[in-house]
Amino acid sequence: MSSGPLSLPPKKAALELNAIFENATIGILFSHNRRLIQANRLCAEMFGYSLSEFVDQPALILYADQEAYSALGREAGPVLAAGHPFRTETQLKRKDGSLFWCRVSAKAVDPHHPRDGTLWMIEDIAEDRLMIDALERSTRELSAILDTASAGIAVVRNRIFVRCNRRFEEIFDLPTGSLLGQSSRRLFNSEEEFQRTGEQVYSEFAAGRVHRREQLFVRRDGSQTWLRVSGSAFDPGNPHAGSVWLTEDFTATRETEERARQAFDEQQLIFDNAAVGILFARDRMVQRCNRRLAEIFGYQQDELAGRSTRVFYLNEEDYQRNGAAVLSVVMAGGTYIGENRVRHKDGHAFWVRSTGRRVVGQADSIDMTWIFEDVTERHQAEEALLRAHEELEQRVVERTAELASANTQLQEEVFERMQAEQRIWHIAHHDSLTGLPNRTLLHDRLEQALAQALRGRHRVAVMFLDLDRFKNVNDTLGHAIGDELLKHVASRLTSVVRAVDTVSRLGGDEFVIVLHEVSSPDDAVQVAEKILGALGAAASIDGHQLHATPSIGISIFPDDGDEVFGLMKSADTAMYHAKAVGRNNFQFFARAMNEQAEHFFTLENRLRQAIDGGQLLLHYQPLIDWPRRTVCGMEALVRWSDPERGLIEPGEFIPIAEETGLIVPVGEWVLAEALRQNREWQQEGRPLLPISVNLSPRQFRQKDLVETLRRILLETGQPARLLELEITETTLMQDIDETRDKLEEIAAMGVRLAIDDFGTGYSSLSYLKRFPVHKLKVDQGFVRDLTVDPEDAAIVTAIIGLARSLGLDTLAEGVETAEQLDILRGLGCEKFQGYLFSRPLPPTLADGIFSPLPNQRSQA
Ligand SMILES: Nc1nc2c(ncn2[C@@H]2O[C@@H]3COP(=O)(O)O[C@H]4[C@@H](O)[C@H](n5cnc6c(=O)[nH]c(N)nc65)O[C@@H]4COP(=O)(O)O[C@H]3[C@H]2O)c(=O)[nH]1
Repeated sequence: MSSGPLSLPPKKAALELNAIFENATIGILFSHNRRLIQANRLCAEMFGYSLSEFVDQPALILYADQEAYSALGREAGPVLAAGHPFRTETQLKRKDGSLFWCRVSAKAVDPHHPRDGTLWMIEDIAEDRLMIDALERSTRELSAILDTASAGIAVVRNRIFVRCNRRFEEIFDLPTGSLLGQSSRRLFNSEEEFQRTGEQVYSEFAAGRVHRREQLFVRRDGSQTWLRVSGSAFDPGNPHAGSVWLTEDFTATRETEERARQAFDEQQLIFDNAAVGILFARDRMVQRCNRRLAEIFGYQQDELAGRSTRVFYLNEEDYQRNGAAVLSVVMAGGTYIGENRVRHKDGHAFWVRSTGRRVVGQADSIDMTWIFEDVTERHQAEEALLRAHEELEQRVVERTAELASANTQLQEEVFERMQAEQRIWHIAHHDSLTGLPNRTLLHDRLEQALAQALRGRHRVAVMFLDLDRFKNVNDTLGHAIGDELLKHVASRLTSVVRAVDTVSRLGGDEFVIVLHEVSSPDDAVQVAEKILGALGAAASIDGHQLHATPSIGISIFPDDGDEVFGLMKSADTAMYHAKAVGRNNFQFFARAMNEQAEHFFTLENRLRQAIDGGQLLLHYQPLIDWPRRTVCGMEALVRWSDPERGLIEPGEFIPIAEETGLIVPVGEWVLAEALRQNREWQQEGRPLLPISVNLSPRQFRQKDLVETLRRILLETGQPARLLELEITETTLMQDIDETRDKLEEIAAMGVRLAIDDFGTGYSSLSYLKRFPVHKLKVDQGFVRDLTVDPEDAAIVTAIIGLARSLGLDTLAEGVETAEQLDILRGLGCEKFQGYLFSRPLPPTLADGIFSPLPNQRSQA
């Protein structure tokens, strides 16, 4: 500030100016050259100086420090230099060093020469400043409150927003400042709501009350938001003048509450409608329970609250024991789960499954939640199941026992069956009479023996053995004796061979012995001799001394055959040869024998053809009644007129026919032919003569023999009395009872019966007596040697005596000479047959048959 001379106005003006200067309410200061040149008193006092002290001081004293002084200078300098007034509010320093706020306004005295001095107006605004600061602070604080408040705050005047914090705008999703000057209507859902709310609010404000409500407001995007608002008027007397509003968005809270409420409702629903019983108990007192629980125990739902859980127990002991059990679990933090028998209100016991857990709440009490399920049905089912299981177990035990016994039985049956099978096998493979292997087993054994022999390069011997005249034993002494004899033979045979050899019986009196592993035919010779020796001695059976001498045929493997059938056939052939050469001996198979057998076979075949081809014919031999010198009958004798060989005698083919069964058709043909021929002769006027026909053993055994006879008699129209059947003695002695029945039937028809070849067999007198026979034909064997063998004469005498005593005819066969005739006549025989009278003649020589006697008579 400059203290240089001023260009003073006129005096009055100067006085006025001075008066203004001195009385001005603001400090006025003139500075020049950084010094305070002049100031009014107020200005000096403002700074705590007297005017005198103040003037002429460096301007620096007014500033807090050099820096503040320089800063103001830098700020004001250019402004003043530009001739503009400079204004600021700044802090200046009092004499005591304290700073105070001043409003400063400065101007260069001469804008063209700023350095000439500057006029300063200084106003102490310390108090204003304090107030402003307080106001600003308060405003800042309010703003801070508004900015940090979690609630939305707004000031409304005449329902127009004059202020709001950010939160308020955020609640409505509005941009900053967008609400100011806007009507609060935009936040309401409708005009009607806006109006109604306004009325309510203003009436409350007028009553001096704070307005509070919860309401759905509209956000910027149109969505709704639940707000809890509270508002109060600045001046209840003039509510429109302004009011402040606090807004809290409690949509989330409301939703949470809503959810909680819903959850609670749901829980309540569950609680009420649960299929299980739910109970809340405190210190074993029912606090609350659902309907199902009451139902389970038979109570009304409201009956149980406040009652002791003791009501659920059957007795005090259960109550105490269960209580202790539950306590020990839940106090350790566990969940009690149990199934107990409990008491229904009506007193009956039933089963519940209970799950209890402690609710940790009040420390001084035990709060429990319980869930109960009625498991009676399950228990009953389990008990029933248990019972069923026990029953099943029992049944299993019983059944097991049954099965065990059935198993034992089965095993026994299996064992028995095996035994039976073994027995059956044994029966099937053994001869029931002797116990020896039969044909089947023999076959097997022989096959084995051949296989071994082939491997071991040694021989096998097959011995075919037939007992000589065994038939006679059977026929005369009966089957029982015959059987015993066969057993005896079997045991003898077995005793002479090695254990490895096989002795078998084929049937009848046929045995086959297989000698395994023989080194030469000599071995077989030794065995054969042993057999002959063993069977040579008489066997004593049932008081009879019987001889069972064998005829043995032997074949050797591989010499006489390389397989079972061939070897057996060879041995069989050899056996026939042994028989043929005189019995009680053994013969090895020779090729010649085979040829003989083949001849036999061929003969059989040709015989078949002969029957069909009409090659059979009959010759007739007259039977002579010597005392009457007449022909008393004739015997039909079959012949075979073979185109190749000529006439074949029956001795050659009848045995084959007998053996093969061809004798049946042959015999039938003979019968029919003989009767037919006799009828023809009768028709020719020849004398009525009975005709004799031979009946072979096999023919006699034919079941339909009687019917056949009857039929043929009928067919030929011949009376039965003109037929005489010749049956050999041995045939008659087989199956005595059957034979007698048959003979009686035949005799009853009127047919005569003659016993042929009488004396060769073992006829029992007692049987003879019982048979309805008419004639005994003395075998020609006795007649033949009659002249030389006195024994034969004795036999013939005995036969004639026997026949006479039985009232039977006798006829001697084979009478060839007059000498024989004389002797026989001398012995009392009256009827004869033989070449002496006539040979058997063909029917064409009928005269010779019917009239043989004249020639003989002359000889006699
Ligand atoms: N040496 C000798 N022989 C005499 C004499 N007179 C008769 N003959 C023979 O003696 C046999 C008597 O018959 P056979 O004893 O029943 O013995 C018969 C009989 O057993 C059997 N035969 C004959 N024809 C038949 C028949 O049609 N059926 C049956 N089943 N067997 C018959 O054949 C056997 C033999 O018959 P043929 O050869 O016809 O032999 C006959 C006969 O020709 C004689 O003075 N001297």
